[in-house]
Amino acid sequence: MHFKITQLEGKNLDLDSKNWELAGNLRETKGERNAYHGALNRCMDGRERGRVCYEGAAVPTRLIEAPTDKFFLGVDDDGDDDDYGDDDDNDEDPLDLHGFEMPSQRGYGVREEMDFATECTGDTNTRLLLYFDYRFPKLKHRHRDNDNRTDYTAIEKENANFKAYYRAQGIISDDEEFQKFWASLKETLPTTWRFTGSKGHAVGVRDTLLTKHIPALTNTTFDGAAIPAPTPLPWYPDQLAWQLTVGKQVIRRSPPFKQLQAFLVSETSSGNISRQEAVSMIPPLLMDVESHHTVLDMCAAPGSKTAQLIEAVHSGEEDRVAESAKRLNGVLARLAEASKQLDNPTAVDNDVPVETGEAAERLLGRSTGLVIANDADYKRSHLLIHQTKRLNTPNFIVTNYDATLYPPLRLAPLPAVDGKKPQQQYLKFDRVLCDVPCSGDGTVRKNPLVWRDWNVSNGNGLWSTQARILVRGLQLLKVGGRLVYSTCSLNPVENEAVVHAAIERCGGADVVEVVDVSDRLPGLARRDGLTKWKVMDRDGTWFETWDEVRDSGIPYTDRLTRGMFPPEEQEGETADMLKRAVRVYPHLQDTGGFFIAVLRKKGPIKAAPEGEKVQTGGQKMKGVGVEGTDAPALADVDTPMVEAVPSNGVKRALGDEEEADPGSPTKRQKLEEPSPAKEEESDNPAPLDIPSSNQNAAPKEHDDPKETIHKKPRGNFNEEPFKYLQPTHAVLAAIRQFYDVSRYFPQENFMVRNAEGIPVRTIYYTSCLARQILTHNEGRGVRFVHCGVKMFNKQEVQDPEACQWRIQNEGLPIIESWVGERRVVYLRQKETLRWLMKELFPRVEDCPEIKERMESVGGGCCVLRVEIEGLDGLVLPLWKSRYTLNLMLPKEERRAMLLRLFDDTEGPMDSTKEQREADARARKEAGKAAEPVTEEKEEEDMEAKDEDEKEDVLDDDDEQIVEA
Ligand SMILES: C[S@@+](CC[C@H](N)C(=O)[O-])C[C@H]1O[C@@H](n2cnc3c(N)ncnc32)[C@H](O)[C@@H]1O
Repeated sequence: MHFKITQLEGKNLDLDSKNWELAGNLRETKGERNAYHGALNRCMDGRERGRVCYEGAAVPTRLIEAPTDKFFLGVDDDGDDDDYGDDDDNDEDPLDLHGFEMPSQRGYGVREEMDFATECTGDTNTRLLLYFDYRFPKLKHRHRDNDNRTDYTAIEKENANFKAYYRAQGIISDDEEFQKFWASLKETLPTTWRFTGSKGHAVGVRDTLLTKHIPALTNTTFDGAAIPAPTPLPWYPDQLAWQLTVGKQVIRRSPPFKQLQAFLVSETSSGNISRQEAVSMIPPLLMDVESHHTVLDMCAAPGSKTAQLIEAVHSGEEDRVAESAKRLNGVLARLAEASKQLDNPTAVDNDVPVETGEAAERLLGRSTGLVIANDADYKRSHLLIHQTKRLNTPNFIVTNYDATLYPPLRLAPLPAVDGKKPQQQYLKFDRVLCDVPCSGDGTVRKNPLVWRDWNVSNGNGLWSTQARILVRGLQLLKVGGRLVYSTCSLNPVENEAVVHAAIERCGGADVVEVVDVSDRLPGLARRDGLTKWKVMDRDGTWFETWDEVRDSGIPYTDRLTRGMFPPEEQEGETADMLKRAVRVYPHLQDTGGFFIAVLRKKGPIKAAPEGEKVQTGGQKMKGVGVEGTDAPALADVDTPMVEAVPSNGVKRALGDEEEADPGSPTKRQKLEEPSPAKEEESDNPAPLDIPSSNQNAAPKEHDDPKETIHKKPRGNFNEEPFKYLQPTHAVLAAIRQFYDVSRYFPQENFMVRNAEGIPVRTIYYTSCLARQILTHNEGRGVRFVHCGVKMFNKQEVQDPEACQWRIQNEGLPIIESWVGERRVVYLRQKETLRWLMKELFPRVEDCPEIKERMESVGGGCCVLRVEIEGLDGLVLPLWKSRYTLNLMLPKEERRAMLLRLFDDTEGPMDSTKEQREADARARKEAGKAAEPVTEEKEEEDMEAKDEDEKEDVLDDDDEQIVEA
């Protein structure tokens, strides 16, 4: 994706994509795979004119002019589900955006140019949003200015095949209930959201809803009818997930609902609230993630479940860290005291040893676990960064692989024993989430396109990928670990059939079991998994068993395969286990449809090899044959696998620790070619067959181990390397010294993103395990997309005593407890906080409460600790220039806090801007005439520098906002 503004205010510019950031609201467009609808935004200054030039593979649909930051959410009314309560178009609504169509050229390698103008004047918060549809040339949005868009309301909510399919499948056997189920698919889906972030933070924001909005919304009427207030989802812990059933008409006209909406919009844009379908919140809750767990989210984008997994890894961390900080800072205080009184060595004896690695993290109370979020689509993998940005987690890595071929990731080798070579260790996961690509027919309530486009091939065609992803997930899981398989499809072929096939392939119920979760999430209405279903070919023919397919002799082309069928009679145990899966239907509690199966790995997997097996009607079909053959199994052992090329012509999929070339995410041994050996087995049905994508491949007699399938990864891969800094690095030493960072804080986890390993602008912080993985896989071409929290940013600074590296807002929660008192400022009055939030550059003298402290603290970055009842634990980065202060927060966050804490709907202001600009102009003028240096001039120069520093801070702050 490459956007350029080539002209601004008539001046030619060449601002590259750095000035544009994907807005945080990118999400999948309904029902269409590999598609999302999103926005780029950039802060604009007042009225601006220009020409935007678009180059890239995405398809811009229109340019939007948005008058205020409110539009940061970047939503419109044209069928998307991003806004809070959508039932119609309305110009007054702040979420309504005006836009117009870009020229209609579509496809790849597109280059478009068009003029734009922002409409409002004098508003520094104006954003220009450029909407685009990605990889979705078919999607057109309904808009009042253009009838060339899909009118979602015009899509008829009927599809005879869709209905007939599910009626025949008997997913709901009772006729009356089926009618209810079917009717519910046509109803508007309630708006649901989750309070996100650390528990303390999420609870704080939730309490604003509970104490401020809910009382005002209770017993509200509209046109004489009672309007329901939002309600918490009964099964979601701690009232952190809510639903709202009220439409926009009402929201618009009812003042308390309007206020609720402003709250939701503001907290969403600052990342404290995440819009998420209720049913999509279930899988992470059933994973039982703990703070030391390694978690793999195999198909993660756009990342709503990833965010939940990260929250789970950090659960309890705030309390643990607070406890440790109290203890360890107490130790340091005693040591300092003891060193003053050399005749009292007892405090030194009580010293806690400084630890390194995970021991250091544990000492500090930090979580040692890790979430790796993966997506096969490179661009979508970047959505994961944005979705999780506000969680500021160092325990997080994003990768970009086809999950069916997820590579083994190296850990530090075990030390050499008895002169033997060190033994290579590979990462295994305590928890795996396979939220696989699916037909998505359970999302029909929010995605009307399902009514139009549903067909049986959608589900059948995905079975193979789904089964492969699940098998790979099970291989990567530790013995004793838990894996959740989920889809937003109602189709047993994509659900129970995949689970059944994967379990069989991995060795059956003795090795992998479906966990009974019927006692979990009380309050969640659900149905059991199915044990019987049928399979329909794309021509509409139903088959009850695989034998029927084989016997029919019809040349099926729809890739029906053995694994799609239900367990046979002799597989009673597996069938019983399938009942333990969870099916959520829309009519049960007014949600979307969802399927979840929780699996536990009981023993090492010897996964059956994939291969080709059966012929019907003269046409080859794919399958796997292992029973009764000497086909090699895929070992699932904790030691590295020895490469075993089978002798019977069947090649195998990647084993757990098989060292594929990780730089080629889809490179693999060829599995598809049938071999004579396999064909002989055709009368001896295998427990599972996973068809290949290459059904009609010509048979080959011999394996060629070098043969690989080179599927192009989706999207180019272009990431800077991750280089860790030595703890002794001069920059780190200076930072430690300036902030008096506790000796207990890990020193070896600071990282930069350039090949030279030089701290140029940003220093990141990662967890120990993340460091271990990044360093031990360096040079292997592993497709790491993201890791690390911005901890320090380089900053122009005039005070020679000040550190050039300021603590970033993102990193502050990680380091704040370990910053020495000399850089800490305490704030106890609400008015001081309000003023610091309201004014972008308040003068020190206008903050009487902290004036004295600020004057003594010296220039540069400080840690502002808020000690106000109800806001305990709030810690903010504060920049001290010569005369002014600057709370270094993204504007969105300021705005949300001003609204939440002070009912301020106006947002922050920059009352010094005009003066600064005038001063800058005057300085420029003055600079033309060479003046003798006087004391007065020196003072002026200092002020000018102060202004430059301020601009620098502002620029950076804006950058943060854009990134937010
Ligand atoms: C249902 S969505 C995942 C939604 C996500 N778990 C969430 O909660 O936000 C499926 C994702 O799988 C990705 N995907 C499709 N095929 C894949 C594959 N073979 N390996 C990994 N990811 C894949 C798609 O790009 C898509 O982002």
